Amino acid sequence: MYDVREWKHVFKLDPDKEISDEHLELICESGTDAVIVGGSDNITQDNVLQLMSRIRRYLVPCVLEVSTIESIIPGFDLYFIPSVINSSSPQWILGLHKDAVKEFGELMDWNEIVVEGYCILNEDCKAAALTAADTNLSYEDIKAYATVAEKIFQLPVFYLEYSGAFGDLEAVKAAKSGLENTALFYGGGISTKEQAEAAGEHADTIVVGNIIYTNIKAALSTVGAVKK
Ligand SMILES: CC(C)=CCC/C(C)=C/CC/C(C)=C/CC/C(C)=C/CC/C(C)=C/CC/C(C)=C/CC/C(C)=C/COP(=O)(O)OP(=O)(O)O
Ligand SMILES: O=P(O)(O)OC[C@@H](O)CO
Ligand SMILES: [Mg+2]
Repeated sequence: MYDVREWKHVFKLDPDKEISDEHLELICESGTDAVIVGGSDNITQDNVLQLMSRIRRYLVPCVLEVSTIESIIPGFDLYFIPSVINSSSPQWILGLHKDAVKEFGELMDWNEIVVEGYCILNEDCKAAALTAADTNLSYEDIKAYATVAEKIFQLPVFYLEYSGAFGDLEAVKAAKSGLENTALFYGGGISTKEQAEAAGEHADTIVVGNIIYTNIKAALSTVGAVKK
């Protein structure tokens, strides 16, 4: 079984975006700890299956980050389930999860499920708008949310999400200071090895997404920045 707390670097591939076989091979053979399949727009069973079967040519662990019930398919090593703990609507904290368990409860292998306590901080990103996230948080709030995720809800992952923009490193530090055992994931706007290194100083795992599609060389340089 995989221990996500050992992961320092992951790439996130979006099933709604095109990637050539050549670039996909570079990503999967880069030395990253895992490849996550996930996104927020037009995620369908078809495009998830297509991407999963292409990634499956390689040995890298392959994870589905579930964003809609309709796009869940079998065949991944792990399933990451976001719960947006700073959402102002219970639907995104546990409502859709209840619906999914009603539908898939019998089929679920709980050993494959990893719940991520998402704290979305970039007010301009799609996920913040979708989930009505309260992004106006002080460092004390962020630290407290991290501790709630670990000590009250006992979540294995606390995910500081700045999707699309490089975030505030003081916020990453604040989150880390509220955690003992839960892994801190940081994702958002990492597009250079320096940013990867800086985020990786405080986060246990960095997540690199969009830059894969605009500058593959820069994307690949983030792996060595945190895996030495
Ligand atoms: C048959 C079989 C294999 C069964 C498996 C069983 C299984 C895995 C069951 C699932 C159980 C379960 C509890 C599912 C949860 C269902 C669900 C829909 C939960 C809600 C998830 C959620 C809170 C979504 C909100 C959006 C969000 C936080 C998405 C995370 C990813 C994200 C932020 C991506 C960024 O997207 P991107 O497109 O890159 O955005 P940018 O434009 O900003 O770049
Ligand atoms: O796409 P970027 O901005 O790299 O963010 C990565 C990830 O946190 C998105 O969910
Ligand atoms: Mg993206």
